[in-house]
Amino acid sequence: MLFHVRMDVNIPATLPAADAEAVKAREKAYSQQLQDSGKWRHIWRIAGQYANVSVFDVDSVEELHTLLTGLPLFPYMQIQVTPLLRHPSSIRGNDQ
Ligand SMILES: O=C(O)C[C@H]1C=CC(=O)O1
Repeated sequence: MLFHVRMDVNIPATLPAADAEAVKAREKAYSQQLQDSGKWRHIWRIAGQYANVSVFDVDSVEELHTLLTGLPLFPYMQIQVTPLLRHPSSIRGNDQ
């Protein structure tokens, strides 16, 4: 199951810089591990914003929920999820 996920990050200015750097480092490692596994298929920075658009490939909505709520930056994010399915006009065989 494919999901388009938009993540907007807002780390409060009151969080000490060292703590912010530590949570970002944990986030990067978590994200790269999920990308390696194939669960986090794409990630793109939205130009000019501390936000990304991503595509997740998971077995269930429950799995997506578990992965997203496990993000180290989850407490500082707004997340929008959109389910995706193959477009009937797509010429790409691997769009599923
Ligand atoms: O930078 C972001 O967009 C937030 C988050 C998502 C992956 C990651 O490493 O950080």
